[in-house]
Amino acid sequence: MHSGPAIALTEISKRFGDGPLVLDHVSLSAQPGEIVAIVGPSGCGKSTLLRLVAGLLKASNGSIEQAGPEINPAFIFQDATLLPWATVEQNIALPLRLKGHSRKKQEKVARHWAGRVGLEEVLHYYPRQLSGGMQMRVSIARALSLSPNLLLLDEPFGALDAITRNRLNEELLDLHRDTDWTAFFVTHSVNEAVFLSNRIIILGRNPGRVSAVIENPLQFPRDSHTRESLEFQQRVAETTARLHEVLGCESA
Ligand SMILES: Nc1ncnc2c1ncn2[C@@H]1O[C@H](COP(=O)(O)OP(=O)(O)OP(=O)(O)O)[C@@H](O)[C@H]1O
Repeated sequence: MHSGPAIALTEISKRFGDGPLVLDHVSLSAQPGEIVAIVGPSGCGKSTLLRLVAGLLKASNGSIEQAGPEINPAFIFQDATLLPWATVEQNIALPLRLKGHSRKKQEKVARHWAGRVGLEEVLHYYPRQLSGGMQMRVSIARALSLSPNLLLLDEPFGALDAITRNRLNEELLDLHRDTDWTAFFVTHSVNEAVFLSNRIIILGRNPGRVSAVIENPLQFPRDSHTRESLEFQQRVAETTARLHEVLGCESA
C-alpha cells in the first residue's frame, strides 16, 4: 500500500508580477501513490504547476492542500543536469553530500540506487561515457537518493529514442511499486501518459485551464506487454481523440 502524500489543488490561479494570467482556476488532485499525467500545449503552464505543487512558487489565488506525510519533493527534468566532472556514484550521492551526510552513507545510498536503476557496473564512469538513457537513470537515482515522497517529472524522457523511453517508463513503474511516492508527470506523449498514470489532466492554454480530466483504470502492474493490449491501444486512441476535441487544432 502506498503512503505518499495526497495533494489537492483547488481553484489555483497564477500570474507572475503584473504579467498575464498563466494558470486560471486549476483544480486537480492526486491520491497517495498516484501518478497524475499532465498533458497540454507548450506554454500552458505545466512547469509552473509542478513548481506550485512543490512549494517553490506561491499561487496568486486558490489553495493547495496536502494530507499524509509532509511533502519531500524531488524533480526530474528532461536534461539530466549531471556534474560532468563527477562519477555516476558521486552524481547520485550529490543531494546527500549537500545535506552533509557522511561519506559512508553517501556511498551506501548511491550504490543502492545505482543498483536499482541498473548502473552498478558503471559506478565510476563519467557522464560523457554514458548513453542518454543511462544519464537519465543517474538522474532518477539521484532524485530518489533522499527518499522523496513526491516526484515532479517535467518531460523527463522527451529527448530519448522510443525504445529507451518505453524501457524507462517500465523501470519507473517498477521503482514505483516498492517506493512511496505520489507523482505528477508532465509529458507530450499520450502513449506515455496512458502507460504511467492513474489519471490524465489535459491543460488548455491562454490561460492554462483544466480542459479535461480522464480517469485511467488500466490495471497495474503494467509492463511491456501492456502496450500490446487492446485496452491500452483503445485508451491511447480515446485520449488522443479527447485531446483533439478539447484543444481543437492546438497540438499538445
Ligand atoms: N518566472 C517566471 N516569470 C514570468 N513568467 C513566467 C515565469 N515562469 C513561467 N512564466 C510564463 O508562464 C507561462 C507558462 O510557462 P511554463 O513553463 O509553465 O509552460 P509549459 O506548459 O511548461 O511550457 P513547455 O511545454 O513549453 O515547457 C509562459 O508564458 C512563461 O513565459
